[in-house]
Amino acid sequence: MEPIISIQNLNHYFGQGSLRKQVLIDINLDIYRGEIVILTGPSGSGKTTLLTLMGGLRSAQEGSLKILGQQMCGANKRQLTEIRRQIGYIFQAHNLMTFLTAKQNVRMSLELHEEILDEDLDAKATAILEHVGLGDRVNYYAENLSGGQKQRVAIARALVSHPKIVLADEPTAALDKKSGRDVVELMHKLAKEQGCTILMVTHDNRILDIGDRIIYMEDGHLKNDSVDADVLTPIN
Ligand SMILES: Nc1ncnc2c1ncn2[C@@H]1O[C@H](COP(=O)(O)OP(=O)(O)OP(=O)(O)O)[C@@H](O)[C@H]1O
Repeated sequence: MEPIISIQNLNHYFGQGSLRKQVLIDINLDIYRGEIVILTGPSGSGKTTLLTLMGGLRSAQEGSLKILGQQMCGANKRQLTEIRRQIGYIFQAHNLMTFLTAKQNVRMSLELHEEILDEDLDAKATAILEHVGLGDRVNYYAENLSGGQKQRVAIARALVSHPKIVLADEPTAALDKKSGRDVVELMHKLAKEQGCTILMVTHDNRILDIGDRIIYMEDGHLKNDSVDADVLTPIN
């Protein structure tokens, strides 16, 4: 099976001149369709940098990073945009438009896909909101939803167009324990139904069991892949 993301000898640097600092060091990683991959490790170890590179949110500098067959080292803006259209994003702060309703927020993401513009986008948005348990909140403004409900809308928005890859950066950070658990279980369920790959950065040890694979990073190195959650060093 072809990996959906394939990384070889990837290095990444921030800053210029004497301030130049290497934050990813010789990363090698293959990720396959349908996997739920959790990136964990201490603060500053490079998790978010790697996640944003794998999501086409920043340009790759050195080595090889292929997303859905497209080489991202040296990719131009058009190629980056094309890759981003095929990825769903879920962030810690849900990033909903608070002055739009739940349905309008989900619909906006569908409107980015020209090939479905003649379909009933309102019906599609409503259906996925029902699927995430928000059938009675479809026409609520996002500002009137709870934290967990907003994150469910964010999940619906990320998954409604059936992306092959979903990136989630600390999706439970702003949620209480129960809402956090509900949210990741929902992501897990939808991802398995749709066969999409989820890449998730988290400090939340309580959700590590959701992952098919746990990748542990330290000081820019990928230290461990698929280790058992129980033997991980404590996460800050
Ligand atoms: N835009 C930037 N400019 C300069 N340095 C950066 C930038 N973004 C991140 N860094 C540095 O790169 C290193 C890795 O950061 P990164 O955010 O990837 O780590 P992380 O493991 O996700 O941390 P956290 O768990 O705290 O979010 C850190 O030393 C950080 O200070």
